[in-house]
Amino acid sequence: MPKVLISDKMDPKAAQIFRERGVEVDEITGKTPEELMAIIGEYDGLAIRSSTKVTKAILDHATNLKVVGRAGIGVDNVDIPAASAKGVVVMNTPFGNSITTAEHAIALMFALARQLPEADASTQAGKWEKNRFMGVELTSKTLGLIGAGNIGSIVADRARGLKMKVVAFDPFLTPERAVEMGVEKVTLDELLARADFITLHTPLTDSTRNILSAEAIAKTKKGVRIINCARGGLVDEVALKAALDSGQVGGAALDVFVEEPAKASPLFNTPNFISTPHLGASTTEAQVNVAIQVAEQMADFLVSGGVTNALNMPSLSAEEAPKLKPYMQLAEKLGSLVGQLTTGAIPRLSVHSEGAAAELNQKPLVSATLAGFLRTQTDTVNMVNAPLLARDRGIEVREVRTEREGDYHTLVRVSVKTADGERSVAGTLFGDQAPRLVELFGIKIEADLAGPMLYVVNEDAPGFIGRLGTALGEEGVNIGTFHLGRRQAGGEAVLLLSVDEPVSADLLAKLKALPGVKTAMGLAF
Ligand SMILES: NC(=O)c1ccc[n+]([C@@H]2O[C@H](COP(=O)([O-])OP(=O)(O)OC[C@H]3O[C@@H](n4cnc5c(N)ncnc54)[C@H](O)[C@@H]3O)[C@@H](O)[C@H]2O)c1
Ligand SMILES: O=C(O)[C@H](O)COP(=O)(O)O
Repeated sequence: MPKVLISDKMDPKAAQIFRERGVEVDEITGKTPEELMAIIGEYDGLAIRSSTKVTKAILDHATNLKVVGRAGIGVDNVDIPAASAKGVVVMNTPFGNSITTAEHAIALMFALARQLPEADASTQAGKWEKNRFMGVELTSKTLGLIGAGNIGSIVADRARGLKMKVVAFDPFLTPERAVEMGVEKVTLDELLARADFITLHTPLTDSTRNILSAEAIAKTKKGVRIINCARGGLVDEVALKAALDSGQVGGAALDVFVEEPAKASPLFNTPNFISTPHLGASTTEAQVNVAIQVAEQMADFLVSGGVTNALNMPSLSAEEAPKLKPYMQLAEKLGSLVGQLTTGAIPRLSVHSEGAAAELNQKPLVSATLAGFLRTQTDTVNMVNAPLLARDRGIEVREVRTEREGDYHTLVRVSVKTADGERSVAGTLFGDQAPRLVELFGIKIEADLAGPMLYVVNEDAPGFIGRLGTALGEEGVNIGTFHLGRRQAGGEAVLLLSVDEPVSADLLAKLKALPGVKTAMGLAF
């Protein structure tokens, strides 16, 4: 039974779903990195929010880990390259808390417009400072949206409902989508010059870090109000403090900080500054949503191989998974066969699907082929890291589909470009389930690729099979299955035999010495 650790506070629905889906679950929150390292080896899955930092050091101790599930959106607390290199799938729940976070941004915008926290503190201190708190209306004001993705677009929708004009800076926003959202797509400088309020909704990347820098803030309208419910580091906190002090910025609300938990900050106690402790996603509704989603996604993956919302692997629905599974086994076996029969670097590998195979999601098939191919070079490869390893090895990967059926109703062909030219193997599924090789380097041959096997290329001549059988018999090697193919009578012939034990180097040397033998190799599947 797979075992999952929930290491951050999560709605109890997550644990309930894991149990219902046959996944054992422990909820242990608040561990130090060292404590987590000591226990992580027991788990197949790790469910987190933003507190647990899934570093390379943690992953190095995670000997059984197959999946990290983020109940939320941001995965900057997960070392994704390190997870991919280890073959660990990383998934998030990209939509479960978007509305809630957008609402928090709107709430902070209102709080800034009317100085609600300061007015509240003053009133409860018995001061009744009615004349001190003069606010501004939102109606007709311009909201500058930096990042117009899931959350940004919900914020835009709510702001338009408040009769604000919305201008958006997002290099990936298409003009059509901007029209659909009812926003004006602008440059960053235009946004800075025009916005009365600026709200940030991008991930933290090299291009967004300090997007509101001292220089950018200097270009804003005097008295602009800034809201950040996305990620600490988008706004330069030192520059923001100076701009609040000078009055260039009329108010700022941060839900997120460069360093979290933010226990001390030069911004604290600055007039017109509001902060919340990373509460963007903290509503009952959002937490139930993300807990259910992450547990279902992780259970799908651990129980049936379905992949949803993975950041380092192609998606594969739980419904698709059973249909694709035999194809992935076929693709992996064909990749492995080519890998075992090819020496030296290859610049290109192609996966060509024909007939029924062409109708399937090709990404998992390609990943499985690459995993099979590369396993002959490294035993740490799996479907998650195979495309990365292939890229690192300079292998160009091609994917071809032909929906028309050929000799078989479904066929997967794996070809590699080698120094000697293009070489390919092809296989089909018998009864839609059983992988079967049907062609090897241009020779028709039908074989199961399973267990230890012997591969022999010889000149087709009478008496050869008898000699080969005798040589194997003399060494006590039992033949399970025997498959034969040839280019033409008297031409090159191929033998694939399944054997009960791997063929020894001595026996291979003897076989190579038999008259007519061109190649003899042991294979393993
Ligand atoms: N405070 C919280 O609790 C909380 C909750 C949920 C999400 N978040 C954070 O909010 C952010 C946005 O989430 P989302 O779901 O909308 O993400 P999203 O991926 O749907 O949208 C991000 C948008 O940013 C845009 N973008 C990327 N680089 C940009 C750049 N250089 N300049 C301008 N735009 C750029 C992208 O094109 C995209 O449209 C994420 O950082 C997420 O982690 C915070
Ligand atoms: O990216 C997110 O989903 C938010 O930052 C929420 O973080 P949390 O799960 O720690 O509240």
